[in-house]
Amino acid sequence: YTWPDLAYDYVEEFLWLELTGFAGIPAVCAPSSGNPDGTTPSIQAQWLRTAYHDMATFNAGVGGMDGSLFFELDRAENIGAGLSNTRNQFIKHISKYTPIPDLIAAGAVVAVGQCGGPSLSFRPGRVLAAGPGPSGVPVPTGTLAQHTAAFQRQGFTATEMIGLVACGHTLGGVTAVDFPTINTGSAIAPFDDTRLFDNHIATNYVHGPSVNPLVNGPAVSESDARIFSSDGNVTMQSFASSASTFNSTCATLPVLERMINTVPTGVTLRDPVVPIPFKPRDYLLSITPAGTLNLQVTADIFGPSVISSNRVVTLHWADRQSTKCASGACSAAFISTTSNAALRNGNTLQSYKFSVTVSAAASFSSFWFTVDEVGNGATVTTQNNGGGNYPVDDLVVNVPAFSCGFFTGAGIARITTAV
Ligand code: HEM
Repeated sequence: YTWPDLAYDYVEEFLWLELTGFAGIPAVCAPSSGNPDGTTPSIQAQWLRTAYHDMATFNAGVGGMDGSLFFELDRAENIGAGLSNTRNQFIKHISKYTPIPDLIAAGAVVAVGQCGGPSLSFRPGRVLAAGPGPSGVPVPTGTLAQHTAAFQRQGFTATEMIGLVACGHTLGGVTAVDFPTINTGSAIAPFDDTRLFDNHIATNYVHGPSVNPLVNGPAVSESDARIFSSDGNVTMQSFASSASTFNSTCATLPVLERMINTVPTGVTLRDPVVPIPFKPRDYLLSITPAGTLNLQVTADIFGPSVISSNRVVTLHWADRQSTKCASGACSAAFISTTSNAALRNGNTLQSYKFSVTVSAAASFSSFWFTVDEVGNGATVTTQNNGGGNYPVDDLVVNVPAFSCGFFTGAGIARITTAV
């Protein structure tokens, strides 16, 4: 990774730093333990089902994760307020770098992780379909032969079908309002006895009692029972006897990762977006009304247990002609620090904000940071973008004092930017 990389930076900040609040929508996988209460929908379950329904119509290189689902919500196979709720949540997060199908895939990653499931990797690069695609999401009244053929069309073997359905149906349940003949009881008939992403979908099934309405319901719609027993229960028994087999099948085999990475021919996914432990963010070089140059940047330190009140982070820079900083005077302390201890996968973030102003004649050519972990000078490391420093382009500079933007009418804005 070399800074700046606008597409990577945006997605990293979206997914790991949670800067747009996406991962905060389903706040917790609540109740985090114990029985589902039968009334509270699970946002995580809705997000995971959304991903499957988008992928499920994939056929010979056409369709897959392309967001076409949101053009297809009026189809009977896509019944349920969960899917339209999800669309309404996701559209607020559309950006140049996070189109709808990437949001659907990221939603599955977030949902599985938040409920205690495996950490799935997220590769961006999906492309939104121009409109609805073919139909073909499996329905509970389908026969085993129909389901096996549908999963084969989606790219999964008969055994992988068992894994994919179990990995999906460990979350959520069947709603009475949409499937009144399957769920004749409370609002939501859960698939297993916890709301977590765990192997209880298998332990309940193998050892009983299974509350799963697609296992113990009207025979015509017992699709889970038909699928789970299709190999003589071998796969479900392996899941029931080992939580780690279940988790690794869902992730590493990887049925869920393959599900979200099933894209139309011609679409190439980018590398997985991994968190960058040290990265500049919110960089802005601008001209002040006084004619001086101001550089603002925030240094993010990310990972488990990174929050520290002792750490000293210092910004250093080289001027444009590289003459004025010879004395080493070109450095500055941060003006504020903020921290967030509640990010995905047990990660934390501490951010250090800098703002320095120099004469236009001196300007900046690059910057870097030193990090003194305990603040006593004993362990100082340098963060310099892999050796080349973080570059500054001072050829075209923004002038915020003479820039403005406002709405002139519904959905119409006038933006004036001075450079
Ligand atoms: C033969 C294949 C499948 C059939 C027939 C099927 C059927 C169903 C049905 C009838 C529901 C209830 C929906 C509602 O009441 O809103 C449901 C929910 C769900 N399905 Fe499937 N499903 C299949 C495969 C999958 C797969 C492969 C996944 C994901 C990997 C998945 C994920 C989910 C999730 C998470 C829910 C719970 C949604 C919620 O609680 O809001 N399903 N499924």
